[in-house]
Amino acid sequence: MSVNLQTPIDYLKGVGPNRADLLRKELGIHTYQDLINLFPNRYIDRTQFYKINQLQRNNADVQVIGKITSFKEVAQKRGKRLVAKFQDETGTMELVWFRGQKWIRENLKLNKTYVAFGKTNWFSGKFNMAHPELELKEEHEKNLRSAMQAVYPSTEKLNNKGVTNRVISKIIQQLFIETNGKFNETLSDNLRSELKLINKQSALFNVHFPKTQELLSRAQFRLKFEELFYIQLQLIIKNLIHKSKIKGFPFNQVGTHFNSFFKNHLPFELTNAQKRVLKEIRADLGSNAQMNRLLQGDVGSGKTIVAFMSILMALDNGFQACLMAPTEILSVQHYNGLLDWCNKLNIRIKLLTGSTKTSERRIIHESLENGELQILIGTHALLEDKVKFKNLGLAIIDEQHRFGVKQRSKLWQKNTLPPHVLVMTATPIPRTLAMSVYGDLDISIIDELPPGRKSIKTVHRYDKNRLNVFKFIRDEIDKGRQIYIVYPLIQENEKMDYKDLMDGYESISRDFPMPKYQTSIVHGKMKPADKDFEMQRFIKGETQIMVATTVIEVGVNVPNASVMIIESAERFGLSQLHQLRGRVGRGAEQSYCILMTSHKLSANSKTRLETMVRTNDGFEIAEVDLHLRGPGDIMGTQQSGVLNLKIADIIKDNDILQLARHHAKSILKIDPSLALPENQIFLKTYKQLGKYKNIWNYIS
Ligand SMILES: Nc1ncnc2c1ncn2[C@@H]1O[C@H](COP(=O)(O)OP(=O)(O)OP(=O)(O)O)[C@@H](O)[C@H]1O
Repeated sequence: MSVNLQTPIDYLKGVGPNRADLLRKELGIHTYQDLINLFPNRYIDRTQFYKINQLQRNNADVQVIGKITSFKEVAQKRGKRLVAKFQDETGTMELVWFRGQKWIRENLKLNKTYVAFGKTNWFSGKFNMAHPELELKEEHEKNLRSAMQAVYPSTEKLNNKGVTNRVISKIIQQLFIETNGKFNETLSDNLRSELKLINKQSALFNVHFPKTQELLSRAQFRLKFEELFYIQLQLIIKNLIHKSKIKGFPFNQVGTHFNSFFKNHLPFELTNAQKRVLKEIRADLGSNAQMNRLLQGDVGSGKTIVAFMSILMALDNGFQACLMAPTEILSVQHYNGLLDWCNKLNIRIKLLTGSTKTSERRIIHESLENGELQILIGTHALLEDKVKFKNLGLAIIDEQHRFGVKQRSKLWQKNTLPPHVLVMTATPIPRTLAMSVYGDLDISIIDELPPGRKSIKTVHRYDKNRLNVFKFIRDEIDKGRQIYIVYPLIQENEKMDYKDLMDGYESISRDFPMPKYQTSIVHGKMKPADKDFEMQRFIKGETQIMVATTVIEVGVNVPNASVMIIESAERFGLSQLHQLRGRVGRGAEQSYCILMTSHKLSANSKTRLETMVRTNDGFEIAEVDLHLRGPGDIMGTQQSGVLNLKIADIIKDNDILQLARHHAKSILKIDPSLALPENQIFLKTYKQLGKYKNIWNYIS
């Protein structure tokens, strides 16, 4: 009889109510299934022992055989602790407990031979091991089921509560006994034989009790593949359902606006990447399904014209379009950029932001509802209930990181059918992450910069080089260029940052005096109208220096600006630095980015600055960022559910992810509803989707 894996953990022999509570609370293990899917995060070779005189100060896990010869209680400022002398024939070390002393005293025997296992520390001229795992030597030999012992995540904190790694290992062993090691297969025979994957039973056994390194690797591969495969299957099915269920407006015509723009007004030859992406968008818009596409393009790669030409497709089919940007500055910039083209084509376009006057607002609302207004650009003011379109066919959203999914869906509700949606981002998301998090969106990538761009020269300079930096600024201004100087502005320390910015502004104004030099300043505390005024002065070239906070981070386009100076650069994240640098290098001139720091740098800051100096490639930078910060931080908490991986590692297992995606795709291509007999196994597993947060809760 097979054991139901949904059985509460309390029923497993050796668990008991107290341990069950701890397992539930501390490790989230409620059922047999949760326990079997608690995957080790590393393995230790338990056939190797150290003599005390062989120990090294590298804080690694070791096993030592010896005897406890005495105990003593030490009460010091750092707290009470129990210290045991542990001795072998080569020397003595200490075993230390800060908690659970009573239990230790009652249960450990003096002068018996133990195997002590744990991390060694070098302290006061001696080695010690805090909260070691101790096992009588004869027990150790009996219990040794595998030369490589699994170490389970976060069990350290439970050590002194009686749930050691060994206990976990024992109860998992018990689970194998009670279930006879029989677990349902979750991948089809076809797929397994094609990829030479070991079966589920063997994988589970060998991941917990590896017989050999080779079997462990195969077990890990199979389980990682399975985890990623089901995530991909889930995302691709979501995408397919979306496409079949959610109809979109078909844009079949390539009409006058598009053709006229293409033939008469195109300001430059499109890059191949821009052409390819436009084709992808056109194919989406022409199909019956609603487009849901993410357009990724590095800073300055030319997303705006792609957005505009997509808007023209909507207009040519009798629909309205909107473009929503995260800040007022950006909306204004988009508006100004598109206005020129719209005027040439006789297209009606308006801007709606928080600072649009009521009278103007009324006109916009009216003309939008009666269909006169064809394009609306703006901030999230577009989401207000009063904003009603006659027939919104395409919604473009710039910089999706700043808008929540909920906000986006508000745009949908403004129509009978949802509009086509194009989300643009200049923060390249590493391909791996995009695939696992946005696998349900279609993705287009502009991976080519417009021709003639010189790559930006980036350097790192310390405060003491400031005079040279200022001289350099003067030379650049003399050549007719413009300069950005950016200060950090972080919420927690707003006052200090504000002071830094103002001090910086004053000193710049002193070193670059009027009337020869004109300096603008833009920061988040200014009124939108003032910000816009200052921005416009800089855009028009009336000021040569722009002192600003990160409000200028995204999208600002002033091609004549050729130097970006980032103050306290160590305080910025990598993608933010890259975004800021992307404000220069947008014209034909050689551009520069100078990263200024004054403090001693942490290793992490150093890596960030070195990466910036080394490369201009946004995707490469995004990968480094992913390594430094981890996926959760990059994507925010919203998507972290998807990234709640138990065995695969989104960074290291990129190859397995690609493989999993490839197979999930090809299976669904032939059999989208998983109806074929050989795919029943996937369907059965997939049907439980949605019920659980974690993929392993339904792979059983
Ligand atoms: N194919 C092209 N050839 C020459 N110049 C181009 C081309 N495409 C765009 N540009 C110019 O490159 C600059 C950057 O384009 P755009 O503002 O669209 O970039 P972006 O992708 O929106 O970047 P960001 O996200 O940094 O704002 C603009 O000045 C634009 O006119």
